[in-house]
Amino acid sequence: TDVPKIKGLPEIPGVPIFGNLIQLGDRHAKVTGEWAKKYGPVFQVRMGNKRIVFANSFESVRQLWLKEQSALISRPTFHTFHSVVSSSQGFTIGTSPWDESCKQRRKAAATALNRPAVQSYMPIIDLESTTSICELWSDSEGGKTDINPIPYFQRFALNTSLTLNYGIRIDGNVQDSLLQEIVAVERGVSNFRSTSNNWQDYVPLLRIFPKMSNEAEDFRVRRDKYLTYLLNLLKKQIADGTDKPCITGNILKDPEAKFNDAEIKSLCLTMVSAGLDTVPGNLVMALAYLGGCDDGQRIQNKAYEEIMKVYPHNDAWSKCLVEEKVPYITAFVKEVLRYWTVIPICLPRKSIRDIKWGPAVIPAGTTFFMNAWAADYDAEYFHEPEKFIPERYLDSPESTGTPHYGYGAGSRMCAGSHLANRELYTAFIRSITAFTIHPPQDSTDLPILDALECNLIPTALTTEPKPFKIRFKVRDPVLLQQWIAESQERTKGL
Ligand code: HEM
Repeated sequence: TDVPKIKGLPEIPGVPIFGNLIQLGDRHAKVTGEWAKKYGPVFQVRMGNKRIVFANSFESVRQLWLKEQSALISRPTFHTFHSVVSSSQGFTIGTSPWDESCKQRRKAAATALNRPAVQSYMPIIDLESTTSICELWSDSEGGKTDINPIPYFQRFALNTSLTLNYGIRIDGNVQDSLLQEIVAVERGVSNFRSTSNNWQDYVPLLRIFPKMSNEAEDFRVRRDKYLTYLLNLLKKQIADGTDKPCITGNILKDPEAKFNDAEIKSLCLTMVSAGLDTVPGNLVMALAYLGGCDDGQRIQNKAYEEIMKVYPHNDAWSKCLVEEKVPYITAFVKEVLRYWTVIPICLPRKSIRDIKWGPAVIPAGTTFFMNAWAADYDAEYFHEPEKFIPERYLDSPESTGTPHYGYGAGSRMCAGSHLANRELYTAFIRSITAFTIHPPQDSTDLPILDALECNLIPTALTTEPKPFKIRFKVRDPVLLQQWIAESQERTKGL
């Protein structure tokens, strides 16, 4: 293995060459969560020739990812993602090992995504949530047609990111070919990034079978095409003086900017891909819960009541852009992020210094995996973790400190969490005030709600909800029409 056996740290017995890969199968979060009951929350496994330290409880993640955050600041590299998929566009920030370039890129992204910056992006969220809800309303045909909400919220997330980054949005409907191409390719690439999907990353001998590498190469070529198209379009707009303010435009126009071409591409890639699966995954599973089970009806009623308490004059639709004043919806967002932990095995880390763990010294250069799903379902920390209870974030001990590990934790925690929180909050306020959400007419369309079982590809990096349908019935068509018209008026210059 890359790192020799770590003395004093429980090790899961495995087999030669593959180590524990076969036992882990396609259910890494579930299997390691089970092992933790027998071996304790932190243990070492062998995945082919890599030794990995897994943390599985809320407290152990806090100890390692937060208390040791300066030691756990780097990311490992993997053959498929780093050598094949990323060979032409560079790595995203989330897949870059820690060095001066990564530090500068993370700093630029963090500045562009900090609280005040995100507040200035609210017009984009206004436009995109209105567009998606409007189309969803029209396609629902007055509540007669059941809807799969996934594409509407993929467009919401993608257009928000594209406008922020390039000042460009996809104008078409949810069938738009560029939208579908980006969604399909980023989804494919995300599978090559997964720590549980690519045995050739761990067992080099498997690289002699070209299938995976060919597929990865195909996605790389398709990705290059739209990234080059978007960047060139922005450059042309800058040359013509028709560009809109955006993150990459600011960098390209700044004579002091310290980024080279590869770094600019890395920033663009990060912005396009980071929110594309994660934001819709959370949004869509929350809607699935609201419409797809009895408890969802209770939560919708409660959420609507709480919104109306704060906004009795029907102005939640516009007020949610400037303030976050409905504590129940803020708590609901946190519970959604915990319950569906859409990156169940968080993005991997690599230590840059030795870390002491009980009697063990885990050497610098070791790869660490956080089982964020298991930590977020840790019964020693969360009361009834398998239940969806937004109230846990209102008035219980769970409401203080780190709420969940949906965004990871520590030095490389999600840099887009403010933006994502605002996207989720706005979309929920608007969906809940616009519609009541119901089960589908055909029970075979009912969503699967379990956080792991709902995933179409169990080995994917990010949860991809299995397709389902629910019914959206408008609460008050006149009011909704008015809100939409006001939003369209506010955002017509965008
Ligand atoms: C609900 C939506 C989102 C979820 C659940 C999510 C989750 C995550 C997670 C788990 C990580 C790894 C953190 C770690 O290693 O501790 C991460 C990293 C990152 N995320 Fe997000 N994310 C979301 C949305 C976004 C958005 C919208 C953006 C920006 C447009 C973004 C930008 C980033 C960046 C730049 C990193 C890499 C940080 C680094 O490696 O230093 N994320 N995200």
